[in-house]
Formats: sequence, C-alpha cells, structure tokens
Amino acid sequence: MPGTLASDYAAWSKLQQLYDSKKQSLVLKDLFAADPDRFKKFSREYSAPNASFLLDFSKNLIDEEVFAALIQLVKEADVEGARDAMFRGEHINTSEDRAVLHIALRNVGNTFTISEPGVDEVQGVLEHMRVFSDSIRSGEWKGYTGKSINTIVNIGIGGSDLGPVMVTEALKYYSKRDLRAFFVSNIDGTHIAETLKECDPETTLFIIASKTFTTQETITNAETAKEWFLKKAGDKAHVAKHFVALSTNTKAVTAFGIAEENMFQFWDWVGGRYSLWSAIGLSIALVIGFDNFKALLEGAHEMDKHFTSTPLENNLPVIMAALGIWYGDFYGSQTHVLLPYDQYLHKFADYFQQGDMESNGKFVTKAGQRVNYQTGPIIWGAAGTNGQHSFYQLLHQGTKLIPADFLAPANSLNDVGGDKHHRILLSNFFAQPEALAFGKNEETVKKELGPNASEALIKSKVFEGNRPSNSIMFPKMTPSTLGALIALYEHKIFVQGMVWGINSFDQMGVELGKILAKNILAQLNSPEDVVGHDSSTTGLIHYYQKNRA
Ligand SMILES: O=P(O)(O)OC[C@H]1O[C@@](O)(CO)[C@@H](O)[C@@H]1O
Repeated sequence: MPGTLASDYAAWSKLQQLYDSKKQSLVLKDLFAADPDRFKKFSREYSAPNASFLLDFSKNLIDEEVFAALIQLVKEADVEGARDAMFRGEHINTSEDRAVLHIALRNVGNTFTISEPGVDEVQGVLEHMRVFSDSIRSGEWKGYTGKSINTIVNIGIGGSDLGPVMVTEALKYYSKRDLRAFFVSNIDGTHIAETLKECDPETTLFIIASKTFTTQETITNAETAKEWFLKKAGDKAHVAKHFVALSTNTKAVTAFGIAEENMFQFWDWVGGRYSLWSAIGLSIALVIGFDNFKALLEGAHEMDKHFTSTPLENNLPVIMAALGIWYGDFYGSQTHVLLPYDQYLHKFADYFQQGDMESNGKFVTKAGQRVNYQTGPIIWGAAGTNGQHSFYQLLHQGTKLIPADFLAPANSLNDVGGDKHHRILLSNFFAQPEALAFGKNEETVKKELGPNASEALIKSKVFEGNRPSNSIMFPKMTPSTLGALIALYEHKIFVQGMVWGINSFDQMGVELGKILAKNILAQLNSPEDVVGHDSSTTGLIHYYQKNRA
C-alpha cells in the first residue's frame, strides 16, 4: 500500500529474522561450494527482439530462503499494483498530483493504454524531432548566413543535461562525426565561456533544455548565449535559425524570444530525471540520428513489457531492487557502486546519481511518516578498468560493504588491435567480482609469502572477500540495449521507492538551497547587506567581499 512503512510488512520482519540468523553463514565461498547449480539458480537471461543480456546475481549474500522473502516483501508492498497504476497514468506522484509517464514516451505500438492529457501528443513531438534532426543532419537547415549547422550546444542542467550527455557518450559509436555536440550546464561562467570559444555563431544551434524554463542556471546561460550570438548576428530575427527550446512552459519559451514553432514540447508527467525519452532527447537524436533514437525508445519499451508481465521472481528490475534493499536495510550498506567495463558508459553512474538519489533520497513516506529504515543509497562509480586504479583498494580491503554492479559488452565496437584490448578488459570484468566474492585467506597468503613474512605483512595481504556484486553482460552496446539497461534501472528505482513507501517522483529537497541562494545573491554587494545568517555563512560572505577583485 503506497505510503506504508516498509518495516510494517510481515516479510520485513521475516527478513530481519533471516538476517539475524544467517548473517554468519551466508558466505559465498561456502554457498558456491555447497551448490553447483548456484549460478543457474541466481542468474536470468533477458531476451527481447531488440536487446538481450545476462543478469548474474549469484554472487550475492542470499540463499533461496532469503531470495523468497525478498520477493515476498515486494509482493506485500503491492509493487505490482503500484506499477500497473503508474502504467495506467494514475497520479502516483501524490505530492504534485501528477502522473508518472516516462513510459508513455516510448509506448511503441501503444502497448499500454494510458489516459492522461498530452499522451496523445507524443507521436507529434517525435515527428517534429525527426523532421528537425533530419534537416540539421542533412545540412538542409541553414543558419542566418546560409551555412549548415555543424555544432549544437545543449544548455540545460540535471535531467535536462545528464541524460543527453550519458546517452550521446554511450552511443558515440553511432554519432555523426561532423556534427559537434557540447553540453553546458553549470552556472559557473567558465562552462559557457569555454564552450563559446569552440563555436561559430553562423553554424551553431543552441538547444535550451528546461522542463520548467525557470531554472536559474539554464536561463542565465541561455541569455548569455543569446547575447553572444546577437553581438555577431545583429538582427533578433536570426535567433529563430539558431535557438530551439525543449520545455513544458510555452509562455516562458516565447517570452525568452524563441518562436513556438521552434519549441519541442513535453508534459508535467515527465519527470526531469526521466526525460531523455522526451523532447529533452533532441540532442541525442541530432547526434546519433532519429532512427537510433527510436531504437533507444524501443529497447526501453521492451524492458517496460518485461517489467509489467514477468512474475516477480524472474522480474529483473524487481530482483535488482530487492537485493539493494537487502544490503541497505539489513546489512547497513550506505552506497551502491556502478562499474561499467565499457568506456562508452563512463557517464552511466553520473546519470543514475540523479536518477536514483533524487528519486529515493527521501526520509518521509507518501503518508508523511518519517521512515525508521534506510531509503535511497548513495550511487557512485566509474568505468572499468579505471576504477581499479583509483578506489578498488577500498572495495577489496575497506571496512564498508559496497554492493557493486558490473556491466560489460561481450564484444567491443572498436576492434583496434584485434580483440586484444577487449580480452584484457573482460578478464578484469570477470576477475574483480571473483576477487570481491572469494578473496584470499591467510593460509594462502602465508604460503605465498613464505616463513619469514611478518604477521603484519600477512594480515595486510588478506582479502576477506564475501563482497557482493551483480554482473550484467550483453552482446554489444547498441541503442536498444542501452534503452533496456536504462529502463531496467529506472524500474529498479521505482520498485525500491514503492517498498519504502516514499514518493520517488518529486524533489522537494532541491528547493531550500535555491531559495537561500537567491536571498544571498541579493546581499553580495557589501558587508552591511549581509543580514540574517549564522556567523559561518556571514564570515564566508565577508571573506568573499574582502577578497573580490
Ligand atoms: O529541466 P529544468 O526544469 O530546468 O530542471 C532541471 C533540474 O532541476 C532539478 O533540480 C529540479 O529543480 C531537477 O529535478 C531537474 O532535472
């Protein structure tokens, strides 16, 4: 039931009891030794028309009894009911009285019947995106001096930036190499300044991406870009050839000076962190082409069908969500690390920092009760093998339990030097979870170091192991595969939020800082303006005022 405290479920008490009784005996080395079929039992192959992958979750601290209790928890929380309500378009974002319908943006073939104003306009916007991206990519669209566009600059932040950045990086292999794409997000003037140094106003298209079209960073950057452009182009009439907007706010877009016909609309039932499938994905369509953008949507749609039709024990988002709850709420882990062994996915963790932490970083349930358990984890990560030369020391021998997701393509898209590089990459992708799970015991270390080794040295080379991970392997990185993987994680986040009884789709927590910043902005001129703060904030502002050039 949405808003119920998760700790009230019978399955939660069962899991607590299982944790208390089993935590010493859930040792991966022993679990694998006792069951030759463990991999078979705890892995699932996903196979859809346009994407397939393997999820191996056998290196988790579970046995069949724990797994069953986790699935029972998801059942008791009526996640299936909440899921079906979401897909019907019910306003499950209760605090904002909104539907949550990123799935409607990719509802290929209208598989799902959804009743919500605006859903019937999705195809029209996609067609607008197709025509526009084709005209830019073909060179048909001309700038104010008659030249084609060879540079796009997406100006947006949060969900209006991270999705396009992650996807255009992940699918760079499919990109049009003579169309450069830049992404400006930070209000720090350096971001827009350094980008504009790369641009020619005659051949640059600015995409102002903002669901609300009120975000201070984005609108300020957009104004700066427009001033820069007009300094060269002169006539405001030329703005129409070089500025388009992606937003739900037509009034604000036209007030900025972008014609409505150059606006790509979306709707309030598209959450910012779930918006790459919408008009916010225009930069993606420009970079990889509309057909590949559509393949991305299709890949996600197939995962939507899996999520809505597969029994819980075989439902991949449910499995991943349940495992995360086991670690966060019973083992007390605080973070979850994403480790893609694929350089194209080097922004994957960055993207899901917002996706997961802005969704589930909540401490009250939908009913307004303060939770008495952990909710959203801290999401972090980096591409492998780079992370191995940065933070893996802590993963292997630190004092924290950090569940890990490893992801890798069986085949590289770049056969530089044959498959030598990829085989080295994959050997690490296979080895790291093995090392984390099984470690190296003291006896083995002693044998390796010989009789003269000090006790301290021996101890420092022990790997306790029993550190859990999931491994996801797919044939190769394609738009459909990426779409499926993103949707997999989106639905995992949904399942966890529903079990915790929180609203995963608002973001009240981002508002206070913004309001305080606006208040301080008005006080920065001189020390006597600085009023109403603690001594620290006051002292910091005074230091700035004293040292400002
Ligand atoms: O797209 P926009 O309305 O400019 O919002 C940008 C980002 O700002 C937020 O922090 C909300 O204020 C994110 O949720 C959102 O993705």
